Amino acid sequence: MKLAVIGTGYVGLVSGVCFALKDNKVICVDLAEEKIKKLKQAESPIYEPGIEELIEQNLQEQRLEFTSDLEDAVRRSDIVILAVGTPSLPNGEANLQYIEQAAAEVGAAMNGYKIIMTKSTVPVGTNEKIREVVARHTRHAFDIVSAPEFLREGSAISDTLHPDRIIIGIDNPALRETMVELHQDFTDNIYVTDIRSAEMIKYASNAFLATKISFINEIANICEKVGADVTNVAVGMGMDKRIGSSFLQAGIGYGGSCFPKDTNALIQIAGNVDYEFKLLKSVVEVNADQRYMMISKLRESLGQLNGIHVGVWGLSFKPNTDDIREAPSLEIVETLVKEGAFVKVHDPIAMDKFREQFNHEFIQWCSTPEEAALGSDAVCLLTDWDHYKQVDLRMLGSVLRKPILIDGRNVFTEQQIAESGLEYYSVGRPRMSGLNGLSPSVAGAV
Ligand SMILES: NC(=O)C1=CN([C@@H]2O[C@H](COP(=O)(O)OP(=O)(O)OC[C@H]3O[C@@H](n4cnc5c(N)ncnc54)[C@H](O)[C@@H]3O)[C@@H](O)[C@H]2O)C=CC1
Ligand SMILES: O=C(O)[C@H]1O[C@H](OP(=O)(O)OP(=O)(O)OC[C@H]2O[C@@H](n3ccc(=O)[nH]c3=O)[C@H](O)[C@@H]2O)[C@H](O)[C@@H](O)[C@@H]1O
Repeated sequence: MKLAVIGTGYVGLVSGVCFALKDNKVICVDLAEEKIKKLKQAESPIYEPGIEELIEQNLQEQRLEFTSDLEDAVRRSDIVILAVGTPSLPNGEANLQYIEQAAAEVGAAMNGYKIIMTKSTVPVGTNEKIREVVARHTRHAFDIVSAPEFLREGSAISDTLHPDRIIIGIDNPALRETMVELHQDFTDNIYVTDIRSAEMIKYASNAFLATKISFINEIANICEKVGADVTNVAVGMGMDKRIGSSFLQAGIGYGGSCFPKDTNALIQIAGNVDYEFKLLKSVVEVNADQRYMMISKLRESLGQLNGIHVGVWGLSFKPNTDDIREAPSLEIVETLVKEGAFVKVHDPIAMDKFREQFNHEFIQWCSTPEEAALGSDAVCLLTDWDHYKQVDLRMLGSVLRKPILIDGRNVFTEQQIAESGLEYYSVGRPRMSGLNGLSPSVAGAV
């Protein structure tokens, strides 16, 4: 099939590349000329493992094009995919300015019947607005489809090629066959429903996953007070198939461009129809508090923050991405420097993006985790990159001024800590100290 993808960000680029791999002719469009220039050279403007190889392969096999000429791309396509951003407005509602603008441009460019498929995350009822906007700009016939995206950054390609399910919202039954044909190369698990339900499935799914994270974080906070270990609790809970083991990793809370934005948008969607989504409001509140746990643990271990030196490991909101949108690191590093701490940061990929958004004379940019630790009073791990799991903790103790490791993602094992000589603070696990020795863990399936 011939596809135009409007918006070549995390979603548009990955979708475009994966549709091209499945033998569709894809034209990816973006108004950012510098992105298009890079992409034409098979250079990705985002860090996503494996993406550049696939762009190159698709370009060579002439299934994929990049352009900033939206009109030409729309005219040469049968299906137009909207994948532009829907960021938060100050009140939490989704900002629909970009999607409405894109819809208007698509309408004005149309030269015949098109299917317009929305992949951006949009509040319930938005596809009806998109229909109105397109209709105002064209006299040609068209159909609207809601096809929300569920990929995760860092594993976006495999999530797209092997999704758990694909959701398609339509109001014209005649579209079912084309939509199934387009998507069945990825999975047979395709659920076709009405447009409003498809739009709601996206928000409900993200809100549910965010709820699981805030739930386990609250359990972690209680575990600390009652002497249980949240990592063991999560394993035991996850063995129940009704609960499932994913998204039960306690830590400093969720970040990223989606959970924070989409939970707030759903609260607003509910509020607009006079429904107070109390549970989701608490999920957001718990998440906001959770990142400050890092600061309280530093205070607990060092007394005061003014004048201390802190090594920070990890800036991106999760591993395997350069994305720092709503990353806990932003608030944590900013609080540290405001309190007068000197911060030595390291991230394998996201340092440039972080520096563009937040820079300060008290921040030192380090090229290795060891450099960030050297001479620091404590190290705080904020992102669970594999790089940090591989650091020799015995060496860490020898380069730190005080042997304190605060692990915001619970990545280290009891064994590693026992051998490390470090004073170890984590999220929802008993305080451990390699100096005093540990009693051996009894946890494990029989
Ligand atoms: N990032 C993620 O992991 C996921 C994002 N989503 C949703 O997908 C949507 C897109 O998200 P991202 O890809 O992260 O956004 P992004 O900000 O990375 O990319 C959006 C792109 O659209 C371009 N754009 C904006 N208006 C345009 C126009 N009129 N014509 C051409 N290009 C235009 C921008 O220049 C930008 O490159 C959002 O609604 C988001 O909630 C859904 C699932 C996963
Ligand atoms: O709508 C979106 O944009 C996407 O949002 C999330 O994907 P993403 O934000 O890329 O990454 P996740 O792996 O979900 O992680 C989100 C945040 O939750 C945190 N997290 C995740 C899992 C967990 O158990 N604990 C936890 O704290 C991560 O550290 C990260 O900060 C969803 O998982 C995707 O299905 C969805 O498409």
